[in-house]
Amino acid sequence: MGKAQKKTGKGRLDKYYKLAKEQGYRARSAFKLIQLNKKYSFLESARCCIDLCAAPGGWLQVASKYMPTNSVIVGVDLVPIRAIPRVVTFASDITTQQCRNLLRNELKDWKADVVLHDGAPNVGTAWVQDAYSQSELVLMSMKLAAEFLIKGGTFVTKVFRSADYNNLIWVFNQLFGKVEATKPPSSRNVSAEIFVVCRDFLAPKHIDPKFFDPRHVFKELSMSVPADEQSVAAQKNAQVNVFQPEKKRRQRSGYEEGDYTLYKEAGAAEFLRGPDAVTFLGTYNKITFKTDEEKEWLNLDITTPDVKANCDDLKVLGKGDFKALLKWRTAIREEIGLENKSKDTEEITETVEVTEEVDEEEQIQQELERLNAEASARTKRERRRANEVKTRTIQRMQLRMVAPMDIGMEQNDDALRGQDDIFELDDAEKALRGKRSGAGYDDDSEDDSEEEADEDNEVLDEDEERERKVAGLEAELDGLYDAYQEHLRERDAKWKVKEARRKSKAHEEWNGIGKGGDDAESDKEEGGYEKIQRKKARLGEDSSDEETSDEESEEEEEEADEPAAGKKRRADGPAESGSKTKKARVASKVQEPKVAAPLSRSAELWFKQGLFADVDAEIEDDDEEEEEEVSEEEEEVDEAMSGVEEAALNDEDDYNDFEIVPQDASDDDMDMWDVEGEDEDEIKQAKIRKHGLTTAEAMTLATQLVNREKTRTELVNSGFNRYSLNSKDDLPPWFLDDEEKHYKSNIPITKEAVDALRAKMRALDARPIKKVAEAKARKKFKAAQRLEKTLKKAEGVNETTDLTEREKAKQIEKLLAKGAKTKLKKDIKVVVAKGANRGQKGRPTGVKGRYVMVDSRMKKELRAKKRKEKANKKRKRT
Ligand SMILES: C[S@@+](CC[C@H](N)C(=O)[O-])C[C@H]1O[C@@H](n2cnc3c(N)ncnc32)[C@H](O)[C@@H]1O
Repeated sequence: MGKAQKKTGKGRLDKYYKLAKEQGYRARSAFKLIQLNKKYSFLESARCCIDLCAAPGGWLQVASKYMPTNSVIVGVDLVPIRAIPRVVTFASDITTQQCRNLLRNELKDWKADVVLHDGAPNVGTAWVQDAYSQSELVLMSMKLAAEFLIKGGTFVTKVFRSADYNNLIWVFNQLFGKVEATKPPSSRNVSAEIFVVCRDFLAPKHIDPKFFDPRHVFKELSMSVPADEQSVAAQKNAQVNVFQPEKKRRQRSGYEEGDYTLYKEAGAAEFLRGPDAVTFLGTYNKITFKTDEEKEWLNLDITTPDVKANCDDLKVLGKGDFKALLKWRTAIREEIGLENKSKDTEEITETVEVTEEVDEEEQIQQELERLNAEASARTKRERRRANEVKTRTIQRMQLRMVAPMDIGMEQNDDALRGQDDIFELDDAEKALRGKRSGAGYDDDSEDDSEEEADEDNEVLDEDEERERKVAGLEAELDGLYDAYQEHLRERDAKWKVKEARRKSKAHEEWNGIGKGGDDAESDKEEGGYEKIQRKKARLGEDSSDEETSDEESEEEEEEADEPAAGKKRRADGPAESGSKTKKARVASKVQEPKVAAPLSRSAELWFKQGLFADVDAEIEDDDEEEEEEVSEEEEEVDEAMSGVEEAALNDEDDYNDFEIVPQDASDDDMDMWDVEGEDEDEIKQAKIRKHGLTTAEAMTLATQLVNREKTRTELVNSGFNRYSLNSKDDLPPWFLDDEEKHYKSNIPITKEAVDALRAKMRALDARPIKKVAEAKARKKFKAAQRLEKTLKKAEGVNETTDLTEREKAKQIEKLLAKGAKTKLKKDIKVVVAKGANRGQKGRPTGVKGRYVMVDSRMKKELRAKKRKEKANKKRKRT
């Protein structure tokens, strides 16, 4: 069936149809006027407009919308027009005197600035439209325009491209200053209509009535193309219609003389018997089956429903459909022996016919080949582009340009190694679906049931395999996501500080060398890559590190086996971890004996036990010969560890002792409940008590509460919204993380709340900072001290008996003046060691008092020193 165009009833429902519906226009043609007006802007300045042939009123709606508010708009049509605000309408034939009188009555002395004409004869009764009648209608509308238009006015009319077209344009040119023909985008390409915008009406005092006489106009100015030329052009056009139906052609050469119909039907007999099938298909709209013979063909098996549908509307067919119709034609011709008959009687005609057929086939074949070549070129181009993108991505990742690319890197690594990459997840699923549907299809056949069963088993195996693969990939993805999150957090300074605090806390509350704890710690320390490698190893995918994976899988088995695993494992803790990592531990001790992390109190207690003391002592004694004696130490450590293991296994009390490692009970409790988010509310309350409200949302809510705009219950109730009761079960962590950021209700904020918050911030800004306040207080304190001292001295002077009152007063005055005086800092003069001062030893000439010599080198060195100090401080903090 035709795919080139959408077949929907009479009007192919295009975007303008939908737009018209959306915007409330009565006809899609409204957009033609909108587009014409956009190009020529005649409506905005018009005060009076006449729309001839205006039903159902699309153009009137546009005129009403674009013209000034108090302008006059009159619409005429054969059929009544539903009322439109600000528009006067009446039903009349525009070719009659009555219409002229009605217009005159309506407008009185007014002249129209714009006359519009979108008339089409017989519209609504049949598809067949007579171009000649259209031209006549145009001429009549122009006659009315000439009578009612103001000088300089605009006349817009629709004409069909036909032999009369040039004659009409000639007439327009006699009456208007500017005449332009245009086809707005909303006018369908298949339509022969064209719009002529005639501007700057000349308003001649006397117009020759011959200008409006159709017989005269179309006869005298006829410039028809020779008939044979026209038919050749039409034939060419028709053939192109079939070979390239997707290309829309305009009837540039107009229509054949005497053939103005746009819609053409022909019987199937003409198609089958005619010499030029291709031209036929490109010319007609429909193949009919009216005669008895044709009806018989319709009932033949080879006339499939597709063929029938194709015959119904040839204008919407694609190349494939035309090809099918040509094949059907050949088949029917063979069926009814038409080709043989012609061979017998008209050999020459047949020869021509066959050559033509071959040519048609060849042309179609060539066309198909061309399309195939184009398609493969396109695919190649796309593949190349995809490769380029991939390469670029890898480069970016290598340059560490984007953080999330770390994830992609792994995927690409796999891809580069030729292994399955992440994108196969999708493919795998697709393949799975494909297989399933394939299996379903096979089920239908009854003969090969055994084979099917085998196939099903195979499919099932493959399914399992794929599911495992998909699960593996998902696990890997999860690991990658965790690693990515870790990476992001590590880059976050705040997180670092938090993490450092948490770690120091964790050291203090160490609970022995538990296996789980060990793992958790190593999880934190290792990067994403190690994590993935381990996961891979667990999934048995990584063959590179067999030993590790074997070891770990053994451990996992052990974990799974033991029923009293929990208890035992804790008891085994130190021994197990010792046996697992003893070599590594000894090695690390050998390599970095002095940089071991400081132990927490409880850890110290544990390691103070005799057996560790022995081991440590030995290790310390042999400090210099460590590297050579690693194996010996290993043995000793092994022994010590096995001792611990035995002791822990055999002696339940020991196990209990181990459990009750001295811990501060209150601390323990607190930590146990200090889960993230658990006491969030309290923290928030404390923060609010300390700093007050700091967000506009909170401030808004508080103001609402205070002003009694909202009750407490209302506030609580509004907390239960669609964001609050979402089930988070079985949702992947990345999704939840994302939801946390974006899936929350927006609490409205008020201007007043924002202003209040700003005022608060300003007040905070205005407050002196702590250091300044301290300095001021220091200054005050020192002044008070000085005053006290001076007063004491003054008292002493007062009590002296050998001085006269006058002398006493003088001395006290002096003391007070001295006490009130603040010590001025002595000025240190900075002397730059350049020019005459370069290389100067001793005091530079002309400088009195304290001085300091500086030079550019010193400046740089000082700066470098400060920089270093700053960096060191930072490093220490982290
Ligand atoms: C394509 S429609 C016009 C659509 C209109 N511009 C709109 O946007 O709604 C053509 C109209 O011309 C009208 N018509 C055809 N011959 C006419 C005549 N002699 N006098 C008046 N109207 C005529 C038809 O009744 C038809 O409604």
